[in-house]
Amino acid sequence: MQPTTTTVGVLALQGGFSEHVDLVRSAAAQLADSLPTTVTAVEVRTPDDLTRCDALIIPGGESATISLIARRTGLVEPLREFVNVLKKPTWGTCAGLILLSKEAKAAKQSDLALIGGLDVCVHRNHFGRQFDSFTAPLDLPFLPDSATKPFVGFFIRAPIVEEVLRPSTTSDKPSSTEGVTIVARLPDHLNGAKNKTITSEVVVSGAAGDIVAVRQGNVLGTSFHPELTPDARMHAWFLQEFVLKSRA
Ligand SMILES: NC(=O)CC[C@H](N)C(=O)O
Repeated sequence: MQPTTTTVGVLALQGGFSEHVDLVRSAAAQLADSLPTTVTAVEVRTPDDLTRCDALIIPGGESATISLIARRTGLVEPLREFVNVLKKPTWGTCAGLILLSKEAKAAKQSDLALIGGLDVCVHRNHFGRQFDSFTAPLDLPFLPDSATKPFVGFFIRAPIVEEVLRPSTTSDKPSSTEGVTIVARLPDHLNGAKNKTITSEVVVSGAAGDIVAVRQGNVLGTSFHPELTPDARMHAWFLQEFVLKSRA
């Protein structure tokens, strides 16, 4: 039997946490009729807050700043335990993906308190600076209506997954003992990229096919910001595919 309430925490140290809280609430409202439990969304700022959570979202922002505040608030070890020992469902977006990775390039290592959970190496700020932000329609076939309504990914100082350190041996049904499954890659066409410095060598050479979403067991990482659109399909998918399955 499922518990009556499921609490999804959003790490609220810095970055786009309130947008994630809103989207968890709207996804839960959209799914309400089919959900076996009530889903609540809460902001997480202390180890105590974290102990109340059944799942967690680590938002975009600035990974070194989030690391600094997490160190000061004593959250680094509780976060590592939440993800790697308790294996609770956790989703990192952009800076959150960086923090959930095992290795990060283009970063001063001592600045980052990596949590781990995803056996990948990310390249931080792969696409350049804030000015180089862009959107791309992403092929996420597991989302409803994806054929007619592609999910729009917002990329802001975004990382990419440069290397998968432990690939999955089977492509479907990842489990906690499995390796990394690639969930999404960048398409050929990038909206808004044409007239900006994003047409620089780095982006052009690395654009199509770059890995922008991965999953491994209880962990999901996306380099884009699903919380910056009113489209709650990614949040609904996280609730159904990660959070509620772990509670069944
Ligand atoms: N929008 C973002 O989350 C950017 C992440 C940023 N590149 C970092 O290093 O943390």
